[in-house]
Amino acid sequence: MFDPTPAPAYPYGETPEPHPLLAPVLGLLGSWHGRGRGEYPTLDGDFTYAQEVTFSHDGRPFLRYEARAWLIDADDAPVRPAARESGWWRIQPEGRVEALITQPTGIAEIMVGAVADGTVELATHTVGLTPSAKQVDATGRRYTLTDDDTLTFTHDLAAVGRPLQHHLSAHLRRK
Ligand code: HEM
Repeated sequence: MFDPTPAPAYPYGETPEPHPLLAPVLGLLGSWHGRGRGEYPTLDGDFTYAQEVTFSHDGRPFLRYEARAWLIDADDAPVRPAARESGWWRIQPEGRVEALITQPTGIAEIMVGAVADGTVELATHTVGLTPSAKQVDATGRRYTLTDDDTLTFTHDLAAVGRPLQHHLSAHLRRK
């Protein structure tokens, strides 16, 4: 079913210790897998999806972020690939976060936010769109570590003329 690309081996010897600025996001490091539900008023009904998310580091003060999703049916069987995205979360002093996230649908998001008490909240700073991309005006994301092995995710979307509202919610477990 899902064939995750392995994280590349660290090429300079032993994997380094995480940078001290990563302290508030250490709990995110690793791979996560789970399922979620999505909706949007322009779509015919809601949908269920599975998702794999990986956060890694190379000793510098940013996370490498990679996520892929696929739609599933009522028996959890894969239906077709859905969203993919990858990017970088730059962790700043006092838990501020600057994220750059790109999607193959022609959308490049620059987001700003903060991490506190196991929750990362990100809101749109800028959205870049390729000429054929759907109109996306803003998004909001919240990632919450509810315990060491559980990550919940919500995603709000302002797109195709609609105001910011719920698009996705997911519940992921550490792989
Ligand atoms: C787990 C991640 C996601 C999943 C599973 C997902 C799923 C979907 C699905 C199933 C649709 C209906 C069209 C289709 O069948 O392809 C859709 C539409 C859309 N999604 Fe998502 N999505 C995800 C993430 C995102 C993100 C990160 C953005 C924007 C930054 C986004 C923006 C949109 C837009 C603009 C539409 C089109 C709405 C319309 O034209 O009516 N989605 N999404």
